[in-house]
Amino acid sequence: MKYIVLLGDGMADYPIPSLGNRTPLQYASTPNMDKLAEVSQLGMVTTVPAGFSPGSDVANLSVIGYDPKTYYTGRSPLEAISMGIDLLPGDISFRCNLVTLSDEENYQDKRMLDYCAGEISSEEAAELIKTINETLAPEGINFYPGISYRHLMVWHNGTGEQHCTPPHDIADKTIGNYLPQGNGSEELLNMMLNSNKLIEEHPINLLRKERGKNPANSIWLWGQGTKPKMPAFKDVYGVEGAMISAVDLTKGIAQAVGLQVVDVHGATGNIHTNFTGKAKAALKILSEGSDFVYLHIEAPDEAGHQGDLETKIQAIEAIDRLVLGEIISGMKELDDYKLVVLPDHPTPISLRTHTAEPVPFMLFNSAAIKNGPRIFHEKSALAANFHIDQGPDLMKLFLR
Ligand SMILES: O=C(O)[C@@H](CO)OP(=O)(O)O
Repeated sequence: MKYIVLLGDGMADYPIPSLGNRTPLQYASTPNMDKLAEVSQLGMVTTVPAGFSPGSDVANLSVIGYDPKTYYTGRSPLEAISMGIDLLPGDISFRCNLVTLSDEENYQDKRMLDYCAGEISSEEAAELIKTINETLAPEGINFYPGISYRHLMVWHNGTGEQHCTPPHDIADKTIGNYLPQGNGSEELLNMMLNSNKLIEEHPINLLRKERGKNPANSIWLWGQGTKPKMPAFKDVYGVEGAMISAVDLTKGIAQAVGLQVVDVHGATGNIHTNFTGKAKAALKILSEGSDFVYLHIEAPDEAGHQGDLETKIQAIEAIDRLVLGEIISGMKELDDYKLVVLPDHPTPISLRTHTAEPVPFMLFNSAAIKNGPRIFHEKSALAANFHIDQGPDLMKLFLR
């Protein structure tokens, strides 16, 4: 038996008036999901435990079968693992976004125009992060470049007690009310403010502005924590396997639990990603002997944060056609298999950020066909009247 998790990040949503009160998942053309739904178990699963912020960190941990209540220490330390940064005891790792702020004089009065600085390229970003590291980082603090707008800062023997806000939660809002607060926030705030003065007129940003692109004119620190410790997936669930993803968060979770990370050429973490390449890579891994693949697609979530309905629908349709379609036809040549399709959390277009509500899932077992509802979306999954309250129980059910 082979096991495939197909996770469309942020795929769930609310009914949208311009779609005739249907959700993007309901509206999108998804023949493969719908065909599979006819023979699958549908249900809802709570991936964000009460009291936790509905981040992809918490939600993906749940889906992969690790209870955030036991294992979650913050988002950035998971990304640090994937970036090859070994956190020592006492190190606090922070996510460091490159963002676009508006140009009011006072830092506090500026608005969060773009949490991802126009999806800045990794090459441009690396230069800005290098400048920040060399000019701004005080003794005991290091900045590390990552992919596009996602970077990292490590505060050696620092404190992680601050209350920080993800920048994708405050689209277009004045940042004054969302700056870091609490013990250790002054140091963070100083670096954020000084980064704005330092890189606003950096040649890279001047060129970006000239080309009509959003400048990366500040850092934004959040998602802090210490190195997590998690038991190996094989020891907990008895199978070995791999993660396919474009983003360091899910790759870091995989590494933390001993899953292999498989990089796919052209995997970008947005609508331009190599959907087919990811599906083909999953099939290759399974055909070469692995039993488990977690295939993570970031594109619907990014479209959700950007409030881009058309792209969100496109992403869902690409997942259906280029990923699920490819997997269903490829698996005919392989073993019996189980496949679960789900989002980690909703990223409603109307909110442009995540919510903690339960998400729909569809569980197919080629060796035990079920007769279920005809289509897969939030409403049909809810109507199936099967609810998993503790996210990690889905993995237990899946691998049973
Ligand atoms: O990486 C990030 O900064 C966020 C937003 O893109 O990702 P996610 O919404 O999946 O947490």
